[in-house]
Amino acid sequence: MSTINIALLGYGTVGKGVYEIINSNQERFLTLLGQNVKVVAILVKDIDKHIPPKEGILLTDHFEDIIQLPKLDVVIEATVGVEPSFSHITRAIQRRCHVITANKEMFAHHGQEIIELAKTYGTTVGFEATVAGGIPIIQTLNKLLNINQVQKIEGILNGTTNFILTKMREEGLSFEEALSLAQELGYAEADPTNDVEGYDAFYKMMILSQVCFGQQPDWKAVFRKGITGITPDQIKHHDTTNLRIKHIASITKTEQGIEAILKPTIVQPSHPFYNVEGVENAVSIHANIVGNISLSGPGAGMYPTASAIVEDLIHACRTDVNEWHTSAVSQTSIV
Ligand SMILES: NC(=O)C1=CN([C@@H]2O[C@H](COP(=O)(O)OP(=O)(O)OC[C@H]3O[C@@H](n4cnc5c(N)ncnc54)[C@H](OP(=O)(O)O)[C@@H]3O)[C@@H](O)[C@H]2O)C=CC1
Ligand SMILES: N[C@@H](CC=O)C(=O)O
Repeated sequence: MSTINIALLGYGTVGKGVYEIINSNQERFLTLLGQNVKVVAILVKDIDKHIPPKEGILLTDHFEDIIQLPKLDVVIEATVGVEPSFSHITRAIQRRCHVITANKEMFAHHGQEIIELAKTYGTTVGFEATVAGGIPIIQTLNKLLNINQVQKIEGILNGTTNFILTKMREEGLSFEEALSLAQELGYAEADPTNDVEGYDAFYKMMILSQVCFGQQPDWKAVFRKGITGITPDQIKHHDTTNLRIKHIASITKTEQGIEAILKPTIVQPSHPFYNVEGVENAVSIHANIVGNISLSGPGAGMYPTASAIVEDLIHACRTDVNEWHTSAVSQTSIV
């Protein structure tokens, strides 16, 4: 029986979750794919911090060791920042590997190029984990809404900020205490400024815009406001009148182009995001035929994110390459 050989780039919160899910679901992979699935190599930045999780797995801080492996089928990327991750993904596609990424910053910058390159080399690109953690929003948009045209998409797209706002309101934690808890739980970015100032949600908005509308707005024209200016007194004051502050992203297709806004917003109990609490995210899709669809679920953390990645892995391995790819490309082509 053949084996699907996987390289894992990054062995932090997400990488470890992916390894664990793959390792503990071998029988399920066999049922679903009729093949064994094996992590054969792991790339890290600082090799002294790590030991290989199992004998026989190559642990390295040199990407060349990985890309030169004699048999490599899938590269899963869960590292940080635009480079060297974009170069690694490019090399992996050129080696005709399927690629899957959780790295929204890199994908917001280069997603379209990656998809085009993968088309040339006949491989697939999975990026479900780049937006809203464990919520299957990318597959929903790419695969399940074809006749519909999406007009607007709104969401709580960052788990850390929603977690901080919830903890400040429910438990009276300070901003710093709530952030440090989010870091301990593996929700926050390596540099949490990305979360609290809204850069992380901004990248997710750009990816959603590309998927829904085939283009991104001019980045400089996007209004982005984080949650650092919100005081405990403001949260308390709104709570006394049953109002909550949520960090809401909104992306709308207009006749003038794409309008994107990210800001803290005061919501009433009747608002669909009022009860989206803690690390949960939510996405509301407004489409011309079906109307409104809302999805919610865990927006960050080891297992929800790894779940999205491993679901992409299953798709990459079992779906006919051309069929899967045509769908992704047609939805994401740059106008
Ligand atoms: N945490 C979450 O809930 C989610 C995270 N993501 C995204 O997934 C990615 C990983 O996140 P997370 O696991 O939390 O981050 P961590 O900081 O926990 O882990 C990052 C891993 O990447 C490795 N790494 C960083 N830079 C390099 C490099 N230049 N070369 C090789 N390896 C490198 C690190 O190596 P070393 O250990 O040696 O330092 C580490 O193993 C990020 O892009 C993040 O935005 C997406 C959805 C949710
Ligand atoms: N830091 C991010 C992780 C998931 O994308 C978040 O908190 O949402």
